[in-house]
Amino acid sequence: TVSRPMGLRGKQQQGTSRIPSQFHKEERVAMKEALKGAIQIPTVSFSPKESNTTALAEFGEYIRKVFPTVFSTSCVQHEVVGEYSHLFTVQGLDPSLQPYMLLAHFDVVPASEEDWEVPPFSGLERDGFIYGRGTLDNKNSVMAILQALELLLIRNYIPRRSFFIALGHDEEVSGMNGAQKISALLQARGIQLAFLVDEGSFIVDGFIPSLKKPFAMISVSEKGAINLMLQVNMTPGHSSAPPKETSIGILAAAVSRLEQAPMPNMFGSGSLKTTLQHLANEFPFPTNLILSNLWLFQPLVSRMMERNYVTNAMVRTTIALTMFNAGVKVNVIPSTAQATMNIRIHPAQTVQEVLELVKNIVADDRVQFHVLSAFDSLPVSPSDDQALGYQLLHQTIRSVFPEVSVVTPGICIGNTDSRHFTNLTTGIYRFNPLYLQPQDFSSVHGINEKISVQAYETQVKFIFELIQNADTYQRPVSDLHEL
Ligand SMILES: CCCCCCCC/C=C\CCCCCCCC(=O)N[C@@H](CC(C)C)C(=O)O
Ligand SMILES: [Zn+2]
Ligand SMILES: [Zn+2]
Repeated sequence: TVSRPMGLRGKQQQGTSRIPSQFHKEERVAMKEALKGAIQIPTVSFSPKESNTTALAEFGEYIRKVFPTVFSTSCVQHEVVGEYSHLFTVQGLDPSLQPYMLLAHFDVVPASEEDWEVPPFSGLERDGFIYGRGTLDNKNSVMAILQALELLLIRNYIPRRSFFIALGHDEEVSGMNGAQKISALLQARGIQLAFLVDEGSFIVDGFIPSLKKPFAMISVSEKGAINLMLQVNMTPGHSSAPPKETSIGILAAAVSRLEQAPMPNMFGSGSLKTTLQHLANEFPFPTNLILSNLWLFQPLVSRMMERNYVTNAMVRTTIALTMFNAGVKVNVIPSTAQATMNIRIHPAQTVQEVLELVKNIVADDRVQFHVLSAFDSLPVSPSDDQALGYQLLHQTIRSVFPEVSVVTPGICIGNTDSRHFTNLTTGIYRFNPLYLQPQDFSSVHGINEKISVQAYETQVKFIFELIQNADTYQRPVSDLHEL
C-alpha cells in the first residue's frame, strides 16, 4: 500500500545547500506567540456583505510587524489585492522552473463567547494547546507559511523555484474579493502554476472505526455546491379561521420529504473507492479482504460508508437545511415561507442533475425554486508519479511524519479558495500537515477550536521542508532517458 514518491530524489540540487528544519528555543517561542497574536485579531466574515474590516486591515499591519524579513527581502514582492488580501511573489533563482503557490485564508467564521471554555479570540495557551477561532481554520496555515519563509530568509536561503503566497480575506464567504481577484491578477500577468497547495484535508485519525492507524489524505478534488432557496406563497389571513394548508406547512412537508429521501449513494464512481483501495492492507481481517475485492463487495462497503456523517458525505450529494424563515406574529398566517439549503454535490453528479432530483422529490408546484449560487465539483488533480505537487507533498509527509505509512488521494467535502485557481493550474492539492480526529473536526466552525503548540511547530517545519523540496525536484530518470 505504501508507494514511495517516484521521480523525486532526496538529494539537494547542485549549488543549493539544504537547511535543516531545526529551530532554536527563542524561535519556537516567537512562532507560537506570533500565532497567538494572529488569533487575537477578530477577522470575522459574517456574510458576503459584512466582515470586520478593521480587523482585516489590522491583520495586514500585524504580519508586517511579526515577519519583518519577509517584508524587507528583495526577492519577495508584496501586494495587497481586493483591499485586504495579500499576494507575495517570491522570486526564485531559476526562471526555467515553473512557479507554485501556497494558499491560505485569515478570515474566520463567527464564534459565540459563551459556548467556549476560553474566549475564542484570546489565543490563550492551556495544557500545550493554543485556543481560538482560526487555530485550525486557517490562521495556522497563514502564519506557518509566512513563518517558514521568514526562518528560511533569516538563514539566507534563496529559493530556486519562484512561488506565490496568497492569503485570502473572505474565504469563509466565497473568496470572490480575495482569492478570485488574486487569480484574475495572476492570469492577467500570464502566470501558470506548476501546482497549488491549500487547506482542506489532513492526516486523518479515527474517522473509520476499524482503522486504527492515521493516514494522510491529500484532496485532489472537492465537491460542488448549490445554495437553494425554496419558497411557498399562500394567501395570508387571520389565524382564528385557518385554511387546510399554510405556506409554512407546505414548505415544512417539502423539506421533510427531502430529508427522508437521501440522494443516491455514488460510492462506485468516486474517489473514496480509490482512497479505500490504498488503505485496504491497513485494516484487520476480514475488512482488508473486503476492500481488496471491491468488485464483489462494493454494495456492502458503500452501505458501511453511510454509517458515519463524514464518510456518508463522501459517497453522496448531501442536503443540509440551514435557514427557515416565516411568520411575523402569532395570530397572523403568513403569506410567505422560505427554506434555504446548502447542497454539496458528489463529483459523479452535476448541478442540473441534482436540481432535477430535488424537484422530483419535492413534487409540489406550489414550491418555488430559487438557485442562489451553484457550481459543479472541481476537476480531479493528478496524483500519479509525474504529478509534481502531489509527489512533493508525499515526499514531505514521509520525511516530517515518518510514522504515517499511507498517503492517499481523496476528496474534500467542503469548499476552499483553491477553486478560484483552476484557470492557473491543473494541480490543486488540499492538505494541511496536521493530525485531525473527529473531535477536532467538530471544533472547526464549532467550539473550542485549538491547535497544539507541537502541531503548529510541525506545520512550520513541514512548509520549511516543502519549499526546499520544491527547489530540489529532479525529473524522473525515466523522463531523462527519453530526451
Ligand atoms: C476515508 C474517510 C476519511 C474521512 C476523513 C475526512 C476528514 C475531514 C477532512 C476535511 C474536512 C473538510 C474541511 C474543508 C474546509 C472547508 C472550508 C470551508 O468551510 N469552506 C466553505 C466555503 C464556502 C464557499 C463559504 C464551505 O462551506 O465549504
Ligand atoms: Zn478554511
Ligand atoms: Zn472555514
